[in-house]
Amino acid sequence: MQVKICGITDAAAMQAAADADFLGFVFFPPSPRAVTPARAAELSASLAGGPQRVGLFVDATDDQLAETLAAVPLDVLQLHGEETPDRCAAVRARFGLPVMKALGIASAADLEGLAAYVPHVDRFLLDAKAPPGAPLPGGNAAPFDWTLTAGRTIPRPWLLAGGLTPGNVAEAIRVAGAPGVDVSSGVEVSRGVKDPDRIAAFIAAARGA
Ligand SMILES: O=C(O)c1ccccc1NCC(=O)[C@H](O)[C@H](O)COP(=O)(O)O
Repeated sequence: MQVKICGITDAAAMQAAADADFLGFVFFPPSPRAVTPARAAELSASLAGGPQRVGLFVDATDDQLAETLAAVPLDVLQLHGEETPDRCAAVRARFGLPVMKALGIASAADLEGLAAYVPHVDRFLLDAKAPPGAPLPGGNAAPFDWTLTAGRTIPRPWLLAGGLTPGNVAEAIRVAGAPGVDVSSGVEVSRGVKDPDRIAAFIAAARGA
């Protein structure tokens, strides 16, 4: 079971998430979880081995990606905007890093849309679609219907995301058949502020599922 804790902004959260497989840094300035590349580098400096560092971008330009990577070493690029399969291919080729494509899922038809991405991405993050009027494309504490992925073969490694908490993650894994999970809001005390105890509880609940 792979676990990603997304939207890390402080050292206490970094420490609590040290047992996770992936840590996400949000490089999208409108987010309350956004960090500068310099801040992500500072936080990352305390990581010796351990989780892979994921940079989350929303329709980023090559310049933004290059400037970020010049400041902070990242292991995975999470593309969480409207990036097309061709754009994913171009990012992967130019920057030489694994690409995790986030896609909003609300129906079986949305899952059919994964096929076009398969040759160009290394992993999927299946999230809820942003609710109408939401200011962010992700990190909205919104779940999708977990039965949509039940019994389906998703043609790449994938993480289930959207509205997960320490209390519901085991059930979500069971229903969705997910090999990994991602969380942001569900381990926060207030929007953008992570709670180390909830991070630890989430990792334990996911691993125990
Ligand atoms: O978390 C953000 O602020 C964010 C901003 C813009 C695009 C994506 C964002 N988060 C994406 C994630 O990876 C979240 O962990 C995922 O959407 C689940 O979020 P939540 O429902 O809050 O656990």
